[in-house]
Amino acid sequence: MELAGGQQVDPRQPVSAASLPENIKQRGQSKYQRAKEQLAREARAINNELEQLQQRIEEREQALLANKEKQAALDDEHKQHEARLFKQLNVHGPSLPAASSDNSEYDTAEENAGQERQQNGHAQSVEEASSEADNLALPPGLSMGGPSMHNLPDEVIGFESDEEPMAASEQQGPATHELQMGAAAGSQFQGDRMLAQTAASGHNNRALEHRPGASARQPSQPSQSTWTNGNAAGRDDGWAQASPEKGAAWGVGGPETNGAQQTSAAEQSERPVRRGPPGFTPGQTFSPDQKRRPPGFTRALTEATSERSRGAKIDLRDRLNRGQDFKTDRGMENGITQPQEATNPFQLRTPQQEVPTHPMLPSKQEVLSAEPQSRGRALRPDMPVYSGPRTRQSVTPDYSTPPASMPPSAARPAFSPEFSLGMPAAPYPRSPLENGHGGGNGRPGEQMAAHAAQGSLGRPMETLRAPGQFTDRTPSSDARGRSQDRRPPSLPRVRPVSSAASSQQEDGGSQAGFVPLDSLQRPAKWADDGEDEGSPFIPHPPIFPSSASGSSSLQNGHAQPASPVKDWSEQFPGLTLGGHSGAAGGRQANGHAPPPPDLAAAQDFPSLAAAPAAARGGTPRAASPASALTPATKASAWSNGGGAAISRNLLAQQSYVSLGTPAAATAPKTSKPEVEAVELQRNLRVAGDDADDKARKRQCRSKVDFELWEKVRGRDTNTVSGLELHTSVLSPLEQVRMVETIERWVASGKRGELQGRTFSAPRRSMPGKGRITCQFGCCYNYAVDQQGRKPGIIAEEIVEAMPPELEALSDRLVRWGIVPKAIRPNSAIINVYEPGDCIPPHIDHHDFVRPFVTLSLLSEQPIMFGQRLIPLSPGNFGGSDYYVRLPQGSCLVLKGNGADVAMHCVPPVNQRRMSITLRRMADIHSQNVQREISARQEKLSREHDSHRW
Ligand SMILES: O=C(O)CCC(=O)C(=O)O
Ligand SMILES: [Fe+2]
Repeated sequence: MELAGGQQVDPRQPVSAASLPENIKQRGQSKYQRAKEQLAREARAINNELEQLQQRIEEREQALLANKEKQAALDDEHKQHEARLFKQLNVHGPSLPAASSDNSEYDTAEENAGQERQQNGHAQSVEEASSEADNLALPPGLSMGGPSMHNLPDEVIGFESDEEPMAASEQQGPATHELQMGAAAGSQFQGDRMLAQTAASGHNNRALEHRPGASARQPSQPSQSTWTNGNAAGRDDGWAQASPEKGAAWGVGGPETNGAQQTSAAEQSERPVRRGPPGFTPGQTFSPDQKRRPPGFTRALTEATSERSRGAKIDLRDRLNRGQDFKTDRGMENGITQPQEATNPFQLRTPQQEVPTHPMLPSKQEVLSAEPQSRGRALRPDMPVYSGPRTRQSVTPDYSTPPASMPPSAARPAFSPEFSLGMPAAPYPRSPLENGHGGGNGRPGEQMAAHAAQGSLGRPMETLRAPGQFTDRTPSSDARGRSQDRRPPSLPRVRPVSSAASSQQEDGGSQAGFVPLDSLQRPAKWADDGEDEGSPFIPHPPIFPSSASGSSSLQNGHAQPASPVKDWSEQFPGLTLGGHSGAAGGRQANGHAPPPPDLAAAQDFPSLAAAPAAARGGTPRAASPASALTPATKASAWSNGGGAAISRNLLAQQSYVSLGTPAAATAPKTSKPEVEAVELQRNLRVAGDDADDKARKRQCRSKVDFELWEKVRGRDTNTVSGLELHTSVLSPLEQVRMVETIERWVASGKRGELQGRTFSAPRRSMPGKGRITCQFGCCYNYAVDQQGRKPGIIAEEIVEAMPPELEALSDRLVRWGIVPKAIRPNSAIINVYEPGDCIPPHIDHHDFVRPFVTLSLLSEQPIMFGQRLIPLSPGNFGGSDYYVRLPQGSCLVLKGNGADVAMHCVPPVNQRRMSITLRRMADIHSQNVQREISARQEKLSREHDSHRW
């Protein structure tokens, strides 16, 4: 071989450098030099980059510290402000009332455990319930030593029925976090916002069904997911930092591990808890370090389960035991504990999971300054990003600052029980209108309600609605690369109400899938439930025909009603007898401010009025003359002085006894009172909010075309068929009023004034556990109780009767054709969810007939449906990615598959929420309850007679 210089070399022999020609040597050297320089440059660049990174880390850490300090300062300021306010009002601050501030009083457990505790003063420990729930975090088929879902007790699974859940449907992979929902978490001005949102929702019809896309979230984009979830609350929301060390204690290594890693009761009680944002309802605490599965666990689990359900032979335990699977992709090796990966997109938004636990995670500041990678624009950091086109003119209220006239803490307490506990009679009128003023008095409640009435408040429509949320196939969902439509292609894609839906656009209701309520076709058996014929008012018996509670304002010597509302006492003897409804109506109609909460509560529940005054701390009321009372009402007079429990119990159930009895018979059939006036009497309507009932009904929009296609016993089935969502069932003002009413009930319950098992509250808050409940009309046993009684209606247990507000609401549902007349609800459960509270997956017990309904108040939250919902960990539910969003003031009707095939659950809410579940007992149970009441009444009657003689 000849080199360039003509030199001959043998290519098989090594060439020495010295023997190379000079020019080649030089070329080689300069090439080497250039490479060396290049490398040096790169090294310098890398160093620079490193330095910059280092610097950014430091900056972030400093920003974090600064934020913390700022937060602390804000907290202080807030507290001072609050203290000033309370001082001004001369009431106790939120931390004072013992019942509310003492967390131990509200230990969390399943509802029944809570109830039992209240009843018996002792109960199964919270920790037991907790560890049971922890065990069930594994789906059926995966044995980790703990019980599988199938053999867990009902109370743990959350089934209300004894039914065996159906075969597992295909599991979904981890869902994306594209969910766009307008809910701001953990604000200092939560109350303001609650009120605003309550008020705002009324007549809006929104997209309510949501099926988030299912592509896996990139672990490397925590800020993106936080951002798009509308919940960048992070550090600025008043939550203290969580301590990360105790997290990730989930046992996945088999029976021993599972058992061993259950945190002991002692440990649990010692856990640091962090309190909510300033002003957060006392009694509500969050434990930051709930046992968590290792990050990635859920995904590994769902993937494995899914593969297995497709027939692959997979040893799930083995798969999950390979800890690597779910450790590596979450940055654990860096010591960064990220929020738990959740199948449920809402999960990331719960307070427990939002707080990054490492300074290297993006702070809220950074999230704020980040460019949202969606087409939409976040109105504020903790509001959702809307990624669709703007279809409506939007109002963009800034919730971050209260209106100038509203002190930050002023509006909130008006809705918190602790506030109403100590609130003097009339600092804040209940509504702008009820006391005869037109609002504008400067009081927050008034102002907000007045705004609400004008429709001037509310989150912009587009933040609540993403395009195509109602349809299974949308451009946006398709673009996400994973079909959301699980129907087989062969199935027809016809929407039953599409034509109605499009026509409805003309009158401003632009929400696909919504139709005016009137246009809904009812099944034939409902057809004769005409509203005229079905008008409930004539034959309606006196509600709470008891005692002097209903003497109301008239007895108090107030002037005659200023409002045009008539005194219906002639038509309704029950009202003059002191019925609850008379009291409520009187309050409004007389144009006076409402009574102080304790008296108001006494008016709500005759048992309270009947209790000895000393026990209530109130003034004794004059009993109605016994001669004027029907047999059913005598009891109230008897018990007025004695306050015997049995009397009180009896009293509250008299509405059962009196159903269809004397008052109904004597009510004149000719002079039908106006629906509106009766609703006002029963405290459902707010004085001044007197729109014609029919007009109101026309504003109600309905969606009935819910679809979720799942395999049920091998067949493609729409497991949510039968669901209906009706919006604007309660007007904004009515929502405000109803929330106040519920607050009053809850306050009474906390004071121990509601009889029997009416009220139950969790004693400590844990994710996935507990919420306050009030039961009326019948006692529903959520779980096997201490006496070993199964879930279902327990006739012998006492609860308060249906209050008139709920009676009136039930009547409205019948009148508007939302429930058939024959199924008019006669029992209710009020659920009060604090942030983080949830209701686990269940199917409502068949002691209640279908349809049954649930009305939503205070915040819009999703309810999850699926044939096979599973609790993955406390407060974390998987098995479906199908949600229906429940706007405030709306009523969800559950029947058909939607009630009986699909399970439902409300994942941990990110804002306070209340719901009213109205159900009709199956006849046999109504009869049992009636019989029980009659028996008690007879007993009382005998006792009374023996006393007299
Ligand atoms: O809070 C809700 O809307 C649902 C309540 C519920 O499912 C129930 O009470 O059975
Ligand atoms: Fe339910």
